[in-house]
Amino acid sequence: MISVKDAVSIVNSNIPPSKETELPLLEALNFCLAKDVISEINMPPFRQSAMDGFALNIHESLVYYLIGEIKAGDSHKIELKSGEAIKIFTGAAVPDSANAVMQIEKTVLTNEILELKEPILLETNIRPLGEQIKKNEIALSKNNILNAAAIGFLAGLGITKVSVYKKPSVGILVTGNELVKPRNDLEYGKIYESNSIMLQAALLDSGFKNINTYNVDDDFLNTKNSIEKALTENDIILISGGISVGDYDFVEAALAELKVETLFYKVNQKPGKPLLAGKIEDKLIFALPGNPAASLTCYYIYVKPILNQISGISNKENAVLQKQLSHDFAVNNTRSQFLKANFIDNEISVLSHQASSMLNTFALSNCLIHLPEGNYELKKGSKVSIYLI
Ligand SMILES: Nc1nc2c(c(=O)[nH]1)N[C@H]1C(S)=C(S)[C@@H](COP(=O)(O)OP(=O)(O)OC[C@H]3O[C@@H](n4cnc5c(N)ncnc54)[C@H](O)[C@@H]3O)O[C@H]1N2
Ligand code: MOO
Repeated sequence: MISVKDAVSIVNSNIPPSKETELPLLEALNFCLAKDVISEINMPPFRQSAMDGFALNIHESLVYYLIGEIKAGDSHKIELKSGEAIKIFTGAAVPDSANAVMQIEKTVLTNEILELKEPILLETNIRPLGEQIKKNEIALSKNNILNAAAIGFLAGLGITKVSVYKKPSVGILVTGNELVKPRNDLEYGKIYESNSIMLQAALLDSGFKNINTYNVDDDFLNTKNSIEKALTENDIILISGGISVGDYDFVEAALAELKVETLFYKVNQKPGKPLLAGKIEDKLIFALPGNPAASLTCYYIYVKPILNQISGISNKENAVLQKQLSHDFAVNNTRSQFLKANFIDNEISVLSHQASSMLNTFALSNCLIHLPEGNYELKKGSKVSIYLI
């Protein structure tokens, strides 16, 4: 059995290479840029009025002569002589000969005579050409994640496609004779299958949408054939259940028969002890324990960071934080523990129902505490390592 630290570092040194792809801009939401994006235009592309008002060719007097109007989108060019003004609207192109825009509230217009209520400085209310970004500058650099603002920014530069890192496809293979699909009656001895939908939800929540699911009975050949199929159809495989030492746990043997290299099997952690990580060519396989809380914990600690890294996304948000406990807590375990907990008002509270079969308090938690194994007492205020989830 290896330590959590060693297990994480083994997985980290076996990350499959990232691949690039070009996507239409909207489809690239939440993807990570694989190349710098260069702006092909100045933004704004012309000197732009920031106010509804009057563009002026400034002279010494506060009185100007009005010669016309420019609306947003108008492309005709007008020449203003010194002392002339033109009505202008927010977003409209300011004539080259105008050197300030006075907002409408600070003027009085009588027929064609415009009087400013106060003097105005040069370039007031004019957005300079290329103020936000200039032609041929980097708009967004490689490794930035495209959020809604980034999509809007690039769209504003006329960009319709971007090079991003591919997000891996994930196969979820669920094992167990006891599992029944929702909407069916529960016979004695059966339970509703919930790991596949839970893992799909976790993947979707982390931005991984390319998911295939497979169900197998506790049968060696079935397990082997389904893993083989899942390997041809996905980049990463998550297997739920069948990885412990029971007579009907066939996952380890099936992986061995498929020549999957075992990176590690069994980790000194609770929940999730029987976790297995394997590799074949550039595909990673995680055999997650069937107990639902164990499966999800292993997803957050091992799988999600790897999926992010393959997708070019750094795991800053997955970093371990040190936070104080809001209460005393007694530790009594031979395995290091991941505990369902809540991080509220900068303090951590351990939740009840920690068993690896239970999701009821996991559903309410926003972090996992990682505690070293041993018998010891943590006092209120003690610092503990947490992973935000
Ligand atoms: N003799 C030993 N027995 C067990 C050990 C051990 O070291 N020696 N380890 C225990 C630990 S720890 C864990 S964790 C489990 C892991 O077992 P498996 O990964 O083989 O999982 P299963 O036996 O298939 O299922 C465990 C548990 O979870 C329920 N389950 C499974 N799949 C689903 C699903 N898709 N949706 C909802 N619930 C699921 C299943 O019914 C079982 O109750 O092994 C211990 N045993
Ligand atoms: O490792 Mo298991 O997840 O404790 O029940």
